[in-house]
Amino acid sequence: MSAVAVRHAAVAYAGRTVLRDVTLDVGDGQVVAVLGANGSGKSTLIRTILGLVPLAGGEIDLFGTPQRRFREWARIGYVPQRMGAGGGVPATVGEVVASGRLARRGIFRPARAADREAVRAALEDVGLLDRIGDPVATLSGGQQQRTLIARALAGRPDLLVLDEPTAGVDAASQEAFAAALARFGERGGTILLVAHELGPLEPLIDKAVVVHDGRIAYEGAVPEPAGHHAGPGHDHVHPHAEPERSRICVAPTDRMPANP
Ligand SMILES: Nc1ncnc2c1ncn2[C@@H]1O[C@H](COP(=O)(O)OP(=O)(O)OP(=O)(O)O)[C@@H](O)[C@H]1O
Repeated sequence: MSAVAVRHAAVAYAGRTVLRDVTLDVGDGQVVAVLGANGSGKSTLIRTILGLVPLAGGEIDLFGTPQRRFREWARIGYVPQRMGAGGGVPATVGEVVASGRLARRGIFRPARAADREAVRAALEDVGLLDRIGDPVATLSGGQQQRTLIARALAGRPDLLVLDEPTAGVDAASQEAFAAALARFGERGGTILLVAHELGPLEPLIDKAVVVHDGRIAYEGAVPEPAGHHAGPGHDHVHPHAEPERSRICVAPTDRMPANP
């Protein structure tokens, strides 16, 4: 069974089409990376899968159920792009991670030993158990990102969806991420992540999908990096001109047709 099956999806913002004819399958237990240049539609694709953006056409199934009838959202953990875990809120690392249990336990039932254990296990997974009582604001950016991954892991999801989890994150945190995701995968978890650069995540990836201008331009093994743009340290924050963009996208459509 597929954790996620997208068929001929189209998405528009205020009448402007940003995704067209997107077909994508994330098999149970697979690790799938969505790659592509800034503005190509990667975040829109995963936000549509999560039901945060409406479909203008096509269909999405989640764990075999049409998205509009899907209710088991606790099976999905989501780490949005660049969301600060601190944000001026004086919460501790443990409290932020415990909030990832709410969908599992219901807001009005006090935390049980199982909830506390899930929080500790998730923090252990990302290497931050020793910071459980510290205010999130005292953590580095990379550690805050790891806290958000731990929050998603604490809900014991079957599918983890991550939008650029390692963007702008220090090397130690990237390694800690990769290790946590590898363990999640070993436990049978499914991962769908958006990335500009895979870095230490690359060995985990079963399938890469390249989005270019709202379409799937490539699907297959992780493509070779194109020039310095795909190398480490290149922070993809600026929009690229069209010719350069197609180089970054590494869309070897001559090797494998997308969605044949
Ligand atoms: N809420 C929104 N309203 C209107 N347009 C949007 C909205 N979100 C994204 N867009 C537009 O849709 C297109 C795809 O954006 P999206 O964020 O999905 O791309 P992306 O590949 O994730 O880019 P990035 O790597 O910069 O996050 C872009 O042209 C963007 O400007």
